[in-house]
Amino acid sequence: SELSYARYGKDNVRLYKVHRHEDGSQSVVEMTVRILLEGDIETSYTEADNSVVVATDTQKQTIYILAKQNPVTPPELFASILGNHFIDTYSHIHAAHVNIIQHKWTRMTVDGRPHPHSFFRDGQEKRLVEAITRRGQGTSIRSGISELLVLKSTGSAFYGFHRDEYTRLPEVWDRILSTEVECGWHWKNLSSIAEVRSVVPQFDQAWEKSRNIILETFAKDESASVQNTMYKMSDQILAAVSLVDKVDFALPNKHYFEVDLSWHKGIKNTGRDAEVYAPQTDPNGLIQCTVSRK
Ligand SMILES: O=c1[nH]c(=O)c2nn[nH]c2[nH]1
Repeated sequence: SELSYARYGKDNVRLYKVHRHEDGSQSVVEMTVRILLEGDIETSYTEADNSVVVATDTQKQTIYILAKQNPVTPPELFASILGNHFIDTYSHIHAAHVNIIQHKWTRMTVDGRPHPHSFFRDGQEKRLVEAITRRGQGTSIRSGISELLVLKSTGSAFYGFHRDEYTRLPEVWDRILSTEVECGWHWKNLSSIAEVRSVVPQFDQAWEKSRNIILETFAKDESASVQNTMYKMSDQILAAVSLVDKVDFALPNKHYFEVDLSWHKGIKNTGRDAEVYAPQTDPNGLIQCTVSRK
């Protein structure tokens, strides 16, 4: 036998950091971090040679130390700081894969004003970062959004699709559209931590612009299909963020089925008369794309 793939580290490292501001208000960040390392680590698998193992606990301790010593936002910066630390500290480690999931803590509005230190979890939406730092090659970053659940009650159609003897789905000109957005935008390779730092102002801007483009396009587009709407989102994100070279989407089509009630006293609840629907947990459509800059 031979080892064809080896990557190890600590997953699900939960991290919270508070910032205490001059004016007495406080800000909080909560994230879940995954580190996976690659390098000259084969002998730890093949020969029980633990001398090459930077223990996963060491990796966890390192996350907390670097979180104390450095900013943890934007998450793209913190992921790059972590990745570069492992490359710079351990000569036998050649690549560090750092994934960060940032959770939502939205500041409460109390008595009409932002509360100085109280927050709530307004949804399961996550902000994502996947950063790969390779020795001598800089850092490749995919930023993203996941679990952003959206629904529109009209403004979506699906007709003109291929029909044959296997096709039962009726064409529809007015349907509910719901999906849980998983989207990523890939930054051009950043050659050093210095270049990452020079891009720092653009990470939050890109997240804000991408999120707004997704929500506004979802709402405004007279959608002919999930495929076409997600392409329009991707095209706009590429136009809005110059340092991004490709955008990917994976959108489940979360179906809502009409409930035919005509058996009960002839109730009309289909087509234009449909008001009561049965939301479907599964199966769901799944539409994926990657759109690249020409
Ligand atoms: O937007 C849609 N795209 C599809 O590919 C599809 N297939 N069934 N319904 C669908 N809706």
